[in-house]
Amino acid sequence: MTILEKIIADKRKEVALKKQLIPTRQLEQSVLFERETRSLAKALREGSGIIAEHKRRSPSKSVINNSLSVQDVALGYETASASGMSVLTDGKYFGGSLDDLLLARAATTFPLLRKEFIVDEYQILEAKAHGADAILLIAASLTRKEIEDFSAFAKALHLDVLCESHNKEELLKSIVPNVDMLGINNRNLKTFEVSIEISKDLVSLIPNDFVKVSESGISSVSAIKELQPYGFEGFLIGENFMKTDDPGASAKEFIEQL
Ligand SMILES: O=P(O)(O)OC[C@@H](O)[C@@H](O)c1c[nH]c2ccccc12
Repeated sequence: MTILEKIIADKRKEVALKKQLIPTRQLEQSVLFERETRSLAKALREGSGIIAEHKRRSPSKSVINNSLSVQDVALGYETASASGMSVLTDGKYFGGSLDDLLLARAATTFPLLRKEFIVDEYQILEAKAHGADAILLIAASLTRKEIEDFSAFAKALHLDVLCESHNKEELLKSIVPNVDMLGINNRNLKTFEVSIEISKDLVSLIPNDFVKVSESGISSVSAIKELQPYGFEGFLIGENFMKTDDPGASAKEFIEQL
């Protein structure tokens, strides 16, 4: 079993339990359900293109940073002119939570992406109820039908959809009308190997009406400069900022060089 399969198996159990405890109607009654969302795809096209991530730990790196408050990180990223923020909400493998999303929302107004292993529409309602503007779908663990259904469900809630893939087969499966952004994950979620060459190799398969996003393993401004001519307009960066004492200040310094 790969780590991704293990995460997904755990996630299915977690969602089944949560569904019993918090009914969807309770999520729909949340104050944030009424909030007007902001488009992450549009923000990427109009701004710096950086999606800065809050990530305490990961299966590949163990602890990255455990001593910061998510509100401070969120405000720092917004002040740095990141186009949006990715908030990891998985607890078991990434040390995140839906409370992190809620606190990031309370601290900022820029677009927030719920970074989660989505296996059920219920999690999309949770995203909306906790202040997200966009959701992530991971093609490696979804069928084309699920990508179609989940993205249509998200759109109906006015949430943008970033669908990520790591190879040709996953990418072709992700080209569905309700997806706004197609992400290429430079990290193989099965082996953790990272290379930005993956982004360059796959980008030509992405039709023009999708915002192209390169994800993971980006640690220098020169990597961005290398990727931009290939048509990438979004760049998802986590560890490079989170490993420092002040991720917001690191993001600011980075974005000023773009
Ligand atoms: O920390 P990095 O290498 O900059 O990567 C950020 C982000 O791309 C990565 O956390 C990520 C991309 N897709 C994911 C799916 C699940 C969990 C995490 C991820």
